[in-house]
Amino acid sequence: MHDVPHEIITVAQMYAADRFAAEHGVPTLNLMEAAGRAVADLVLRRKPKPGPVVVLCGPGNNGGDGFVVARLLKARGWPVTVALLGARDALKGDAAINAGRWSGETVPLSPAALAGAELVVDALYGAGLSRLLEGVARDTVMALNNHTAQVVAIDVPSGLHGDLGRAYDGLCVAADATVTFFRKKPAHVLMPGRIACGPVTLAQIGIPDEAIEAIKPALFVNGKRLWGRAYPKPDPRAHKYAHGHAVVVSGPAHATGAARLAARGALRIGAGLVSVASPRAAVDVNAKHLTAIMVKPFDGAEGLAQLLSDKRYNAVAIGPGVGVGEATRAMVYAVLDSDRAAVLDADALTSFAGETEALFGSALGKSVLTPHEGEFERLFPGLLKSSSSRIDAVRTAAAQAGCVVLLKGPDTTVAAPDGRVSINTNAPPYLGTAGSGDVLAGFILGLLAQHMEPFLAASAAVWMHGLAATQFGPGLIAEDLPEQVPAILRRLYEEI
Ligand SMILES: NC(=O)C1=CN([C@@H]2O[C@H](COP(=O)(O)OP(=O)(O)OC[C@H]3O[C@@H](n4cnc5c(N)ncnc54)[C@H](OP(=O)(O)O)[C@@H]3O)[C@@H](O)[C@H]2O)[C@@H](O)CC1
Ligand SMILES: Nc1ncnc2c1ncn2[C@@H]1O[C@H](COP(=O)(O)OP(=O)(O)O)[C@@H](O)[C@H]1O
Ligand SMILES: [K+]
Repeated sequence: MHDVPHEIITVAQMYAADRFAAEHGVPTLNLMEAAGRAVADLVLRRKPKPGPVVVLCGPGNNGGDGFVVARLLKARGWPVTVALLGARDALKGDAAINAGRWSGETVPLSPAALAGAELVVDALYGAGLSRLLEGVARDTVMALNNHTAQVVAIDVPSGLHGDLGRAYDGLCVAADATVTFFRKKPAHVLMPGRIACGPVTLAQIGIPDEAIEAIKPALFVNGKRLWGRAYPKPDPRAHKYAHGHAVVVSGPAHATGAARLAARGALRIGAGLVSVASPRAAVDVNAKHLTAIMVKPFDGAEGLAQLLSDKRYNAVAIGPGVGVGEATRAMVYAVLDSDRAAVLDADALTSFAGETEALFGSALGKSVLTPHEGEFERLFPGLLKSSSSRIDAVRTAAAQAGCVVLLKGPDTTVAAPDGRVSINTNAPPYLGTAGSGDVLAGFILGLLAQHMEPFLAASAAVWMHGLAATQFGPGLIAEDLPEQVPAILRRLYEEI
């Protein structure tokens, strides 16, 4: 389980890792050689039969890596041309050294340089490019994106900003594969960068792992490495109450399905007991559809508070199907006053649009807020737009709310108030189906009930949710998600 590092480093941290290596006796020229070799290896794996290759080399160290790739492929007998941006004698340091070691054909960068290429190595710019592509680099990238050659990008597709996960004006190389070094950067996991990268290969090039301890990244690819150790495992001594008693608050009689989806998710993911707290008028319909899950009648916020006074209920989810307005706000306060671990989703969030001050002022510490982008905008107006990236936006939101915030989407981002952030990459597009968010709320609830801390519970639930959808495949509807959990758990217990 511990093979692929899960830390994500920013561009500034990448330069810090470089410096750390240099200070610990690893020459940067060796790093560049190893980087180039890793890229050449990937090229050979993707295209075992030699064919015309064009390496687009930029003015910095990314271009330096490109010269290494060109040399290594040429040494294997491949026909290689370097298309260089700028003058060769303008190159500096390690890049200049590797340009000096290149004895093959070099032409000026231009769209015409792509003619006849079967594979293009993109070594124009790395993750640090902090402006848009201009001039001949821009023209060449536009031509490349309409070319039939497969494209392998070094570090990031050129034009994509490593921290932001997008290009300044939307234009960057569309790669078929990307090789990056030491650790992934945000651009490899955030949308739309993740699509521009294609599959990302992470290569270790000699930067000592201790650099990570010095850098202390707070950003992680969501996966077992992040939360596996904290994941609840079967304990032969435990009884059902040891696995927690989760409660999902149901909506009125005409809107009960969402709560049942969440409840089923919580039960499948291992909560010992699950109850649907149901308004009395909805008890019949809930009871008709539930078996292992219990139904607990209540009326209004006071009734909910009374119900939750039973200390055995240790985690509560509210929001799916409950309706927007004052009655829901009152129930949310009842949940928060009960001091239980809580998931606030859907209508429980929208009910506080324009009234977040009171919500953020209450005891949210044990809660997880699970907005999609629309709900996020209602709770944190303008924050997504004004933040440099989704990571910054969700981190700020978590600090503001004082609890874990999970922003849903193809790159679901979970942030804790202490600054930790996870980004999920395993969710398929067919998760965008009615009710799948309700099941996610249930998964989080079930893990909270099993005493997992909110940031890790939310991250683990998102990963399980993505895997459940992938495993089921196309045609997925929300009801299918909980039923995938047993097979996932069987494998997970063996791996963690
Ligand atoms: N530890 C690792 O991961 C290792 C990483 N390595 C590699 O190094 C790469 C990073 O190299 P890097 O720092 O030289 O950056 P890179 O993009 O090649 O070019 C910089 C050039 O871009 C320009 N320029 C950019 N922004 C600008 C701005 N705002 N304002 C003005 N100009 C700006 C400017 O040139 P100009 O356009 O002005 O001519 C500048 O010279 C990394 O991606 C990886 O491939 C490996 O070799 C080994 C270990
Ligand atoms: N294109 C996509 N790729 C991956 N996951 C997606 C995509 N679109 C939506 N999802 C996921 O589907 C779920 C939808 O949740 P939500 O918007 O709350 O819907 P609902 O309220 O119908 O349950 C979220 O987990 C979200 O991350
Ligand atoms: K590049």
